[in-house]
Amino acid sequence: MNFLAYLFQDWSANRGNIKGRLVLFLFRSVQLVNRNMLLKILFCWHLVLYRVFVEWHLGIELPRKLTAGKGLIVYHGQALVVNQGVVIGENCVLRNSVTIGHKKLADGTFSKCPRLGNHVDVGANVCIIGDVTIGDNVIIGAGAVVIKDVPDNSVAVGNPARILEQKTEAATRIELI
Ligand SMILES: CC(C)(COP(=O)(O)OP(=O)(O)OC[C@H]1O[C@@H](n2cnc3c(N)ncnc32)[C@H](O)[C@@H]1OP(=O)(O)O)[C@@H](O)C(=O)NCCC(=O)NCCS
Ligand SMILES: CC(=O)OC[C@H](N)C(=O)O
Repeated sequence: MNFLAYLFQDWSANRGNIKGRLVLFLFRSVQLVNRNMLLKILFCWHLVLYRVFVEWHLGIELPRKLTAGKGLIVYHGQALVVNQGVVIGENCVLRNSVTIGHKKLADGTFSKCPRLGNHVDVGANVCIIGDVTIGDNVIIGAGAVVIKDVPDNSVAVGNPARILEQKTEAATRIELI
């Protein structure tokens, strides 16, 4: 992927969503800077500006070390917190007041972080916590607290999240559009 394609890999997915486009352009730019020590030194001011503007001012914590596939959509861009150890697949949606991260274990260490597959649509006010795997083509309903794995092609809702239904891959993808 060339330089420009890397920076704009989420652009078309966020059509009509100017805030999402801006945030994701900035996120990809700090990911790019993070790849190389020389870039980090030259663009340390940019990393600081990203922290101050996107994380502190907008309240969107998408760390530069986060692994996130192309076509990421951020709707509404408020109170979004994602741990840098999280892995997000391609064409996923994150909404307002979503938290994705690890949990503290009884021995004081931290669990692994969640892994989201491709085409995962995360509703508003969702928490996904701990060493969990979310499959491909999944919808997580608004307000869900996900602490266990969610299989491919399914809809999960509630606290703790339960599998509402499993669908065909095609049916889940149509709902995501
Ligand atoms: C999960 C979701 C996709 C399901 O939509 P749906 O397929 O139309 O589901 P229905 O409304 O037919 O409800 C089916 C069942 O799931 C339950 N349910 C639906 N959404 C739920 C939710 N978010 N939390 C808990 N239960 C939920 C319903 O109570 C119903 O239960 P029942 O069968 O026991 O009566 C949708 O409700 C949702 O939460 N989408 C998130 C969208 C979002 O975050 N929007 C905010 C924009 S900022
Ligand atoms: C709050 C709301 O309805 O937002 C709509 C938006 N398209 C979304 O799915 O997030």
